[in-house]
Amino acid sequence: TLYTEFTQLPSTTYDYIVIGGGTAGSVLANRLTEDSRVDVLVLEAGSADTEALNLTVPFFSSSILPGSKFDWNFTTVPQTAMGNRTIQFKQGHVLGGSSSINSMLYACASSGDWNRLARVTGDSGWSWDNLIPYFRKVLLTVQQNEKFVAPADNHNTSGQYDPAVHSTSGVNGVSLPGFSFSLDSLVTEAVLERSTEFPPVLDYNSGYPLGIGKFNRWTQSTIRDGKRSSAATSYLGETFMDRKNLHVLVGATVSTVSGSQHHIDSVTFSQPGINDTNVEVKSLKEVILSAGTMNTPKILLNSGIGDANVLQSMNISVVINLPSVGQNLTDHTAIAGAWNRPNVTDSLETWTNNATAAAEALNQWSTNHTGPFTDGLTNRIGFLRLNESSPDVINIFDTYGDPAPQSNSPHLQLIPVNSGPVTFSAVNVVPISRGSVQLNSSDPFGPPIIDIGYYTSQADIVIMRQAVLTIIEWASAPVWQENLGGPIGPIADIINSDIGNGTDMNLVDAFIVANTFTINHAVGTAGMSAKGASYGVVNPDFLVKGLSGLRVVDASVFPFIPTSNTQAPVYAIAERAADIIKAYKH
Ligand SMILES: Cc1cc2nc3c(=O)[nH]c(=O)nc-3n(C[C@H](O)[C@H](O)[C@H](O)COP(=O)(O)OP(=O)(O)OC[C@H]3O[C@@H](n4cnc5c(N)ncnc54)[C@H](O)[C@@H]3O)c2cc1C
Repeated sequence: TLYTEFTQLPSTTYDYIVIGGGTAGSVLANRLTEDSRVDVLVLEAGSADTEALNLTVPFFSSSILPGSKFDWNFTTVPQTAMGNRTIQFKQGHVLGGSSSINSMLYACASSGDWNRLARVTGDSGWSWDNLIPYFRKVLLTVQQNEKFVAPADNHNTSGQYDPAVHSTSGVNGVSLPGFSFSLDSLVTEAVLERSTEFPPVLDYNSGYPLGIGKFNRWTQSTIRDGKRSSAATSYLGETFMDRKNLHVLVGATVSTVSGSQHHIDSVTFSQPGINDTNVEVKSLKEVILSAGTMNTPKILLNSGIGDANVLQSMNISVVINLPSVGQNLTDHTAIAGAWNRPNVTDSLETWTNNATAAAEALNQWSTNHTGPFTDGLTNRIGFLRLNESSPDVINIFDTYGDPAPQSNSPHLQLIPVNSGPVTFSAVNVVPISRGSVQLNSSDPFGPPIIDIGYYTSQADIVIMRQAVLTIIEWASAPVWQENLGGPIGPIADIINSDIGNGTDMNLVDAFIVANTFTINHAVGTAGMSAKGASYGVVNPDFLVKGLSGLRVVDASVFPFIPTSNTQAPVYAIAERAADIIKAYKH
């Protein structure tokens, strides 16, 4: 049942209280209420406006600009290693959380990512082999995330993905693209022309993602019947919302959790704009914090769970000293170059700059959910290794070891985007830099202080140099020479410079610092570590160290950032968390 005002709630006590109805929180709400004897209250700060066109039409995913009510609208502190630039970081502020506003790419990382998680947490349950079932059907007893469905255009997808690594019986719709743009076949040609550097791979969700697709409509996205499939429209879809034991209150912003003697059982929230009174609700079993990488540590710190010295200096009573809360903030960094494409008639600007064309496409989408508006950001992504013979890269490997978790894990993600008129982005998916989320001492309940820490490690500049070189190498394929005009903007200066003999790396570094952007994948601020470890915030079963009754389940628990887009990994950890919580003897 959905509620908009706390006075409508049937009770002040629930078995479980989930803070944040986002990607992870929605999974937990759904799975825990499968048992009709258990009741769950979800407190979500945003609205339930998940039918808004901006959230439903895949094409509009990139138009949710900062300033939207669906975004928390975070801005980082000036980044000292980036000439004091600030970064606007998005997080969903609506039911479904970031899964309601993200770019929908569905990628479950490499087997190496999960094996590393198992290694650092000492819990073999996190290994790839043990986690596969949470993505897809291998064991009938385990719940899965993915429901692989036909694309919007119903094209024949045989041979374009590996059915053996997908599930058709999960909850969350995933499909191949339902519309092909003329860029797609050029990308295919580039892959074939440059297959040594950019080798084709059948399916990047096999655990072995290295390579790039050679089929025109290839990326796998959380799109079902031409519409976004978010955690809200899937896990909190109508049939689940109708459950008598599921209570979802929107517009409810949680400030703190509390309890006594190291047991947490109370949650305090208010409804800004509706009722500013502080309301307290109680859990009989557990409070589950799923407020995302930026807000989860904020709630923990406000509740006295964090670095005791810092909390005391802010006059917050210490519940437990956990210095890792808010530390280890880790995000992928991206860089891009744009090229002209003479006479292109179907880049995204065809619709974003032409109201008539946009109205027609929207009309087609509204009529039968087909056409150009059924696709998200891109129809192709690639996962690549760094060039291990480059002296720069050898140096990084010598200093840090391989920054990727395993030799089958990527260092870079390549994303050709049909916009700009053509943009080639490359992402560092193995960042070494770390930042932090802290309370703002002058207003602890206001936005946290986010220092995203980009390039605090020089190694990330070096990795990004490789990202820039990869973009340039990719753009040198004959098909691009034949079909693209010149590079546009700052990347043109680099291409026209002397990077070939390594003398102009200062120019590349300046380009990186001035143009790095985020793709909003931050993790790590309530990191998972082995039971008994002297660092970390949660144990491998998501329980906050030293406390009972409180778990954290969201992107904040990843101690290392996955080497892929992060939503599928978040879905998988939430699915496993639900199993762990159900099996726990209270
Ligand atoms: C713009 C954007 C594009 C992205 N693109 C992709 C992509 O293409 N593919 C991909 O795999 N990943 C992508 N990601 C990342 C991915 O979506 C996230 O990593 C993932 O959804 C995070 O899940 P979560 O459960 O940790 O947090 P969220 O899904 O953000 O959920 C947190 C929820 O808690 C609520 N909340 C926060 N504070 C409070 C409070 N005090 N009280 C009550 N409720 C609160 C929030 O409103 C939100 O609903 C993108 C993210 C963004 C923002």
